[in-house]
Amino acid sequence: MLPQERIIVPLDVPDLESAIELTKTLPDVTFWKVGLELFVSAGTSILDYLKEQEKRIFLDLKFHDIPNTIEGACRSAMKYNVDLLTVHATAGKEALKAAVKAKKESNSSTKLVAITLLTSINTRELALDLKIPLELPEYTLQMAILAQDSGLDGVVCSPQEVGEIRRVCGENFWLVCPGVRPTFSQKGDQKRVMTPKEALQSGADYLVIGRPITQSETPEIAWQQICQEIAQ
Ligand SMILES: O=c1ccn([C@@H]2O[C@H](COP(=O)(O)O)[C@@H](O)[C@H]2O)c(=O)[nH]1
Repeated sequence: MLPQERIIVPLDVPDLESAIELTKTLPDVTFWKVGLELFVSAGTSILDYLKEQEKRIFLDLKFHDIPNTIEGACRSAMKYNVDLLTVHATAGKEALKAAVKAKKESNSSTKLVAITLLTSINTRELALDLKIPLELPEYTLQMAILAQDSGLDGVVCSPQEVGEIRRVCGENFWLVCPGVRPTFSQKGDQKRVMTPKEALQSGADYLVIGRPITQSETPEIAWQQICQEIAQ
């Protein structure tokens, strides 16, 4: 796989037209992420469009519900043959297993990945707001182990946790990392970040990089700069 094929760019835009325009601005992007903003607005039409363009799709709807609902939602999503699909690890073991059941029964090749802890949350918020009594790296590792024990294909985590999760969960566990910030860009609401090159060197399989590219005045140049950095 070429290094740039490890970059997933989120289509965090308000409507189908803007999404199509962005894909045309960045024709070399092979893997696009469809998240809540666009999916609520455009529905499955964006999935059909990306398939027609022979792009890979990360459907990042972050399901978090009771097992029966998660199973049905995963079954519906898998009809679109997306490459990656997210559920929250904190939905619990039964819900994660329900997602895996939906995958098996659909005979789907979609990779199911669990959110360990949103990359916008830091140590202080985990302890003081969410009242989680574990250290942040230990908590994210435990969420990854829960996902792996439940039969998921991998997790979404910050690049800062990749090394330890890789060591414990092994090579065949997909580690997908948002919270990636090239040196030229702002962190924004992301709290646990690394540069693209550091994230790959730590062992990430895929990097999700949005605003540093999509909010740039010159998205094509931002994309090329990141591709050059990780290719070196
Ligand atoms: O923990 C998570 C899970 C998902 N995301 C999503 O990734 C992108 C990141 O976009 P940037 O513009 O590069 O910050 C965004 O679509 C999030 O919904 C995440 O950031 N953290």
